[in-house]
Amino acid sequence: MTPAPAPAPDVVRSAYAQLVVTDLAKARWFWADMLGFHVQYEAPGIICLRGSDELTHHSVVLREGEAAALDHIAYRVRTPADLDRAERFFHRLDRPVRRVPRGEGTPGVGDAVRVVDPLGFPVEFFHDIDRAERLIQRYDLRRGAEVARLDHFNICTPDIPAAYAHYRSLGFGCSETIEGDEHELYAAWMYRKQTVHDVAFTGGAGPRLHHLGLATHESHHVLRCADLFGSLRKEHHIERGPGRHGVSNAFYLYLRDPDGHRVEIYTSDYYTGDPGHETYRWNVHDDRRRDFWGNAVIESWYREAAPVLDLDGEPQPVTDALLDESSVRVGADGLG
Ligand SMILES: O=S(=O)(O)c1ccc(O)c(O)c1
Ligand SMILES: [Ca+2]
Ligand SMILES: [Fe+2]
Repeated sequence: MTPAPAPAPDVVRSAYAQLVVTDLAKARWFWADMLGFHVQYEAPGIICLRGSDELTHHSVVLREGEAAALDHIAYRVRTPADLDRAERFFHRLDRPVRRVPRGEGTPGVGDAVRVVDPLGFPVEFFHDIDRAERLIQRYDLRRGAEVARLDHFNICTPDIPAAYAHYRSLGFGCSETIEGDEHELYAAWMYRKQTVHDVAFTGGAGPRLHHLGLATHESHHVLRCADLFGSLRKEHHIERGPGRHGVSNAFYLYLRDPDGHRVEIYTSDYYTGDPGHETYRWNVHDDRRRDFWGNAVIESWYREAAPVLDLDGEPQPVTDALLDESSVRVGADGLG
């Protein structure tokens, strides 16, 4: 008899990602000087970064290590009691679960629960995090792409329906999907905060981190970011875009950091907070789904992603994808 699922923790939003980078100084140039993150905390081997709108300690943590990887993604939960719910929820799923007391985990974060979720991802749930000085109207401190906040995680996973089911069991809504003619699920965008997504799934070998979505206030910040990299002869960091997404309607630019970590500069998606918000479904043969103007999605965007670590810092093995969107012949991006 399968035990009933335990009540899910009340997730507020995607809150931070901790990345392993191989050269902290080079990463600092990319993430702080070029993207415009504010350095909230810095110590040997670790930097905590936040965007101009963010009132908590950080949304991106870079720690120096041997090989580029995702250390963990983190969701903020509504109350301290939700930490116990997270612990029970994932114990019930027979997944690895670890309590991380304040001071033993990421700087600035209170007591936390770290798990390896059913998709193989290292995920932290936390409630307490140090407050930080309000920089929302410190225009004098803004620079580079002027990133405002972390918006979402995009993860590569071989079984999109399983990812959808897992995040539905955590109470996430689904704003948009990409589906085949028989409604087979190629990709999905899911949310707890009232925008298009906190997490999205890209079909592919996984568990791997596809990208971090970073919101700016205006599309001109996205364009300025591309111009800044061009001006410094660093245009090789630009991977895809600028362009307008079909899914989410956001204006976007994808970059790769010095270790190959992918980030998306992202602006102007839409509200999803009303009860009964309906999922918008794209057909995988619609070449406007990923770029509204029909521009091709380059091969590396589908193929490349970062490895993820387990709770002991060891790389997780990956499983190949069940479906391969890039092999579906569509108009502009008829890859494969
Ligand atoms: O390329 S897609 O339009 O599918 C897309 C939509 C929203 C995102 O955040 C993204 O990374 C990719
Ligand atoms: Ca605007
Ligand atoms: Fe994204």
